[in-house]
Amino acid sequence: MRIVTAAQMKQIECNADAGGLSYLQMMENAGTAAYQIIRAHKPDAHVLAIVAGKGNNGGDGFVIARLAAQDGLAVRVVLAEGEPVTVDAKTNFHRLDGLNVTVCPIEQIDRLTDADVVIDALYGTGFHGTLRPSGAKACCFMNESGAYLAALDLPSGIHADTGAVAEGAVHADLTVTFDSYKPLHVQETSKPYCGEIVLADIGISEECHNGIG
Ligand SMILES: NC(=O)C1=CN([C@@H]2O[C@H](COP(=O)(O)OP(=O)(O)OC[C@H]3O[C@@H](n4cnc5c(N)ncnc54)[C@H](O)[C@@H]3O)[C@@H](O)[C@H]2O)[C@@H](O)CC1
Ligand SMILES: [K+]
Repeated sequence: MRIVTAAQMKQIECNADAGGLSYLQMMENAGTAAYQIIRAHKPDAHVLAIVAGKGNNGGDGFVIARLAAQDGLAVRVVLAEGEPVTVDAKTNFHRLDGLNVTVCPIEQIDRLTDADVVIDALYGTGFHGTLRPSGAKACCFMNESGAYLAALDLPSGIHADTGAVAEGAVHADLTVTFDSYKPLHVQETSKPYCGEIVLADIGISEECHNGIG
């Protein structure tokens, strides 16, 4: 079982990129793998709500939104902190143009209703500190949705390296993590927030991990 810190994961991704697997392709692989795992867990789901932050965790969520829409599911993307800011997340956000996906800012809803599955694409390894009001509201909507709650990489509101759980953090049924486990997946404080943990291969070769983890 390989466990790496957020900084080590960045180095592994950097090695993979240098070896010809682009960051955009890693995001595509992460979203695709997570989508397949979530579908295998909830094959009867028809309505998907994806709560997206503005970083790359949100980008993984946009990949899932596209794949689900192409499969004919009803897909709603909720932007918790406005439009994405990272290059690859922006690319995947714009790939939703013309697809049957409803995109709405969180300010326009007062709760998450009617979804069979809610996907937490708010924060991944980039999160630290406490939840600010917008993040806290998004986590609260997810936790109170009553839907099956699947977190991408880790439940939002948890520090990947220390396992510190911010007040109001997401309490997931399933966590799909990418390439390697992170310390929070095994720490006593944070593990219970992950639900079932599934490790997804995102195409990074073994040699990219040499000397790490
Ligand atoms: N090549 C890559 O970089 C890949 C990244 N992947 C995904 O990208 C994630 C990491 O993405 P990012 O580094 O963009 O960051 P995140 O998407 O985890 O976080 C989003 C933003 O939240 C901000 N933030 C941190 N603490 C906050 C707080 N308390 N309140 C509000 N905002 C806060 C951070 O500055 C960051 O910009 C991974 O967990 C994984 O899901 C995957 O797509 C695989 C490939
Ligand atoms: K997440």
